[in-house]
Amino acid sequence: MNSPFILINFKTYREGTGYGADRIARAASAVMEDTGVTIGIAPPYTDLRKMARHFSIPIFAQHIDGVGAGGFTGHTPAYMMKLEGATGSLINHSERRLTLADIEASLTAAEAEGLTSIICTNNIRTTAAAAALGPDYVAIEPPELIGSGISVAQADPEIIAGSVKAALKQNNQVKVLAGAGIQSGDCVRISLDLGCSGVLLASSVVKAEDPEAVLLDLVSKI
Ligand SMILES: O=C(CO)COP(=O)(O)O
Repeated sequence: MNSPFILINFKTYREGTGYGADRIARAASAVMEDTGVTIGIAPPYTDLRKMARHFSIPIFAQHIDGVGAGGFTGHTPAYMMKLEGATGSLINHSERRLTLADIEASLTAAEAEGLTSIICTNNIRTTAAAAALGPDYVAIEPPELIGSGISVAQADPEIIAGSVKAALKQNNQVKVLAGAGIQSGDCVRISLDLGCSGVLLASSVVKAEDPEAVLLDLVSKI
């Protein structure tokens, strides 16, 4: 994935499903085309295939399980997400926490399918542990700031800087994303200046009246 990378997680917001998902993906696609900044989306599974068919932007699953084909009722194997058109996956989002063994299994499954992997973490120590597993990205998102409207870049730049340092100490290939409350070009600029390769965000774009305007602001200081 080219840096900087902006990834929009639709979660299960109503604004990010069905027609809403189309609307955000269209905005992401237009801003990526106009500015050259890589903008990916993580839609709900139910919209993933449609998004992958219609938009030439990176498409991420919000979670994958480290199981294969077979008797795994209710699971979302990496191979299925790949078949649906995903190019990558979040793993261990704060709203979809996994055990260490599960994180490793999901990462192995992502690697086997050639999916770009992003392990989400909640503090500097877990960022170091996640980086040691060898994913493509780690994404530091302090849970208390997620969905709060308060930007990690402004409220807690130390956790971003500390995570970048800890991650690179474990693995000098890993890239770091900052997330939680990211909402403006300033947030993106601060994250990049602290050593990140991009940002992971949700509500500021998904719940926006005009997602394209927010995206244009987000890329404005790159
Ligand atoms: O959890 C997040 C992205 O995965 C962050 O969510 P917000 O951007 O809504 O704080």
